[in-house]
Amino acid sequence: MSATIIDGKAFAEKVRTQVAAHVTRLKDEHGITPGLAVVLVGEDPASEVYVRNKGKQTLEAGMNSFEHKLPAETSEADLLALIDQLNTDPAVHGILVQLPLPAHLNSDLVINSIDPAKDVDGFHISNVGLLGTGQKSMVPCTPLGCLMMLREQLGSLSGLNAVVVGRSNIVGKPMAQLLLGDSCTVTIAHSRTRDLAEVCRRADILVAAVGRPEMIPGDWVKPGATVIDVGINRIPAPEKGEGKMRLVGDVAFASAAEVAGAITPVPGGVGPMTIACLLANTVTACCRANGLAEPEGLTA
Ligand SMILES: NC(=O)C1=CN([C@@H]2O[C@H](COP(=O)(O)OP(=O)(O)OC[C@H]3O[C@@H](n4cnc5c(N)ncnc54)[C@H](OP(=O)(O)O)[C@@H]3O)[C@@H](O)[C@H]2O)C=CC1
Ligand SMILES: Nc1nc(=O)c2c([nH]1)NC[C@@H]1CN(c3ccc(C(=O)N[C@@H](CCC(=O)O)C(=O)O)cc3)C=[N+]21
Repeated sequence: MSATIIDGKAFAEKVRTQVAAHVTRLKDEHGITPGLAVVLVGEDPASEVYVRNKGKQTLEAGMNSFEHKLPAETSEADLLALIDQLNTDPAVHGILVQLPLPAHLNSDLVINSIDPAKDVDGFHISNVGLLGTGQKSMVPCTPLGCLMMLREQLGSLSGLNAVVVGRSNIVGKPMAQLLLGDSCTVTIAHSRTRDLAEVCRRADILVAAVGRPEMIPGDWVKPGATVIDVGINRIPAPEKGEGKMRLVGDVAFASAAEVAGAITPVPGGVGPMTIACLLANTVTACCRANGLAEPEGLTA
């Protein structure tokens, strides 16, 4: 193995320490405690773990955490009423509605009903538009975390060939916008891309956000490339015991680490950075809401 392993867990801890320092300052100097509301509709075990981690880390950073767990059969009207209440609650600076939502709910409608200033996921259409036009916005947490790791690893990204595999609204597209903002030459690949292997081999920066366990093998990676593995896939792990599962990314880690210059592991890579950036966005939203200087280095 030759690649540098990018330690997302350690990086996330650093970001959370910075966030906590800003929270202390907001409390001591301004008497304001940033608050994050997380809304979970239905019972998805994976989402529940994630929501619990977020709540725990929010409290550890000194912020208020408001969790709203609604039954799977919640009506759209009831969900919109809750969002309306959170939009007007001055103690709530950030709102996150866990996706995916149950099929009877229109997620575009729900997301677009969040006050854009409190949209710490950066999924509201107005934040998407602001990001796309290079204006100040709330930046989606996962791509923001990836960008922070890339800048830390590479310094300037200017002129590098970046390939993003995946074109979802929550990862692929905003990731591509951020890379373009840092002057990469960006290619977005997806399920219809012809000769994906060839496209990937051109990448100085390869971001995998597909949702297919270990789909990208080492021989698709350009020697020396920086590989960011966003995928979180739970697969059976009979070697750990019957019925046990383990997490793998979208990249075949062992073979990719032979050729890459640097690579993020799964777990311990992008995932922890996503939560750290969510906390950072909540502090940013809180500062903006109160007309205060924003934390430096925690936004794109
Ligand atoms: N670490 C973290 O913090 C986070 C991790 N994730 C993980 O990232 C992964 C992607 O998530 P998300 O963006 O929401 O997923 P989506 O399912 O919304 O999007 C997947 C994308 O991958 C593309 N794709 C699917 N199959 C192939 C293929 N064979 N070849 C090339 N492209 C393909 C799809 O193409 P098409 O559009 O053509 O269908 C689509 O654009 C998942 O594993 C998810 O769990 C997600 C969010 C946060
Ligand atoms: N509105 C919304 N915003 C999101 O940002 C969002 C979402 N919905 N729905 C689901 C996906 C997924 N996601 C993850 C975040 C952190 C880890 C994470 O911390 N992972 C740990 C491992 C955790 C474990 O062991 O299960 C790691 O990679 O090291 C994983 C996945 C955010 N998402």
